[in-house]
Amino acid sequence: MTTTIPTGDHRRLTTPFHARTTAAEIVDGVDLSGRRIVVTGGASGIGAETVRALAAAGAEVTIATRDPALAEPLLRELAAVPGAGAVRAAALDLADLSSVAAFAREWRGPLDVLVANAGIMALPTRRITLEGWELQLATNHLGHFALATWLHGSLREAGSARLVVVSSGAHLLSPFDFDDPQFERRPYDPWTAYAQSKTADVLFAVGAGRWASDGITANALAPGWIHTRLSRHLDEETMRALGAMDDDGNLVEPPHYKSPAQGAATSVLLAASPLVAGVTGRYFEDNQEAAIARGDEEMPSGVAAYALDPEAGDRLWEYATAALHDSGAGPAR
Ligand SMILES: NC(=O)c1ccc[n+]([C@@H]2O[C@H](COP(=O)([O-])OP(=O)(O)OC[C@H]3O[C@@H](n4cnc5c(N)ncnc54)[C@H](O)[C@@H]3O)[C@@H](O)[C@H]2O)c1
Repeated sequence: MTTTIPTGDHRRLTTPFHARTTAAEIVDGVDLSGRRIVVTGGASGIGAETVRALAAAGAEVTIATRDPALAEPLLRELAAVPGAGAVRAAALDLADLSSVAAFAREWRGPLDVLVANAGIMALPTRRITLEGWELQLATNHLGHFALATWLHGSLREAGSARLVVVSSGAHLLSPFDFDDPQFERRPYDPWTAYAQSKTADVLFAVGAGRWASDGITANALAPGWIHTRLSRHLDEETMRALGAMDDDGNLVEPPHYKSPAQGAATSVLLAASPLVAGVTGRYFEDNQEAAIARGDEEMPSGVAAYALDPEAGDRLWEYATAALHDSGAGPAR
């Protein structure tokens, strides 16, 4: 049975894992053969580590990536892993709805897990898609919303599918601004745009509670801090302020940073662990369900109550549905 949990006023779900558990350790002993999984942005960073662990446990994985050629080394690597499931790459540009529609149109049969992992962070200037959507919101949320919506039939067909949404602790920096989500009236701010899109990621998992009757569960997560290409838009001053770069411009790893394999663990937990079967509408970090953020921690952690608000989840769902409708795009099967 699945349940939607409103604002964290339930007993938090705990697991035997810890912040440094790797993605492979999460699925140690779990047989995923026969499971069909899509990982967006699966050719690099946290996504690639998510693919490695899920495929090694036997799952059939599709790496959804803008440039499938970039996934070639990972495909070759996994083809040589004994017992790994079949892995392929398919083109998907989340900021281009015709590409999302084509991906959904070409998908055949059930889909057991969709890991909405791809993302961009802190674009210095406001950029928009063909639909006029601000690029971080388009990539991090609206593109994934379109993908999940257009694959809903395949998720339902799987019987007990999981939607896993990779959010960020940065969601604590901003609620979703329903009055001006596209920064048309307020000044554009790179971090506010990122934070809002990551709040949208959590609200997406909350709003997806409506799919529980189809056996579909949805949860969001923060992977932690990991050196990846995500920080490519940050200048050196910001990197130094984050403690992630020394005075000579070399990357450094502060103690709270994780390896990519550790960063992918919570995605893999939510995608594949039997420990979270039937759990929906919640937010995890460090392989545990997060507490509501108090806001006075030195290192921000936990989940904002506004991100778990079921009314906001419904409102965002309506907003995204209308945005998609107005775009006129769709897979036209
Ligand atoms: N690295 C961190 O410290 C950190 C912290 C919190 C959250 N996250 C989240 O983790 C997720 C993965 O990021 P990462 O750190 O592995 O960075 P990354 O840059 O290595 O991976 C992001 C992936 O998304 C893909 N992508 C970007 N735009 C796309 C588009 N329009 N269509 C399809 N794919 C697109 C990129 O090609 C890349 O493969 C992101 O959602 C990010 O917000 C990362």
